[in-house]
Amino acid sequence: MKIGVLAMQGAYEEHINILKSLNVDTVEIRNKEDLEDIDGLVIPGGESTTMGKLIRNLDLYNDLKAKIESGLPVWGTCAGMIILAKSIYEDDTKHLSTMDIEVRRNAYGRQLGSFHTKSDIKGIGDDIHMVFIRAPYIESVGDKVEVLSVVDKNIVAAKENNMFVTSFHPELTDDNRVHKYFVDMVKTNI
Ligand SMILES: NC(=O)CC[C@H](N)C(=O)O
Repeated sequence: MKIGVLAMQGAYEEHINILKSLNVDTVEIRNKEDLEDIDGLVIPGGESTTMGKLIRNLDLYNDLKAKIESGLPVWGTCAGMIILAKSIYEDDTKHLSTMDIEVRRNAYGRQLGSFHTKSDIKGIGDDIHMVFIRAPYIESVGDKVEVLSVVDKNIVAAKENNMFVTSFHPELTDDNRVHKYFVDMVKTNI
């Protein structure tokens, strides 16, 4: 089993380190060839506008979208969630646009928008350490989307078939339960 981590920008090394600690083979995705034999993909946090441009400029857009649409398990954290969303609140920008959610960027404010808390995620556990950094949250979800976590009335984790998203950054904590959950998602899909 091999999990690719989109490695253009943002917090990708932290994901790789946690996946390695779980004995998972990883590959840094920087071009089309890197996508060839992956069983799962992480799209990390960072800055979604920049990441979206890099995906197109490095000619990864079509292959990434096709793989996700044909069932590749994918996990988007923070900016990664924005990259997967079909709709961005009050913004016409479209990135991979595969998951039926509307997200609000910088939803907690730009300057003071970073905080952490502990809350539960359905199917994963209770008291999970959640770090939010200029994070988005999910405004609304389509019929096929399962809401997995709500913090202060805002949706911060969800799943639609092979697509899993979190507003927060589990790779910046010592709690590896969310990574284990995604690894299981990938395993059951092989
Ligand atoms: N930590 C993050 O990934 C922040 C996301 C960033 N605010 C964006 O809109 O792209």
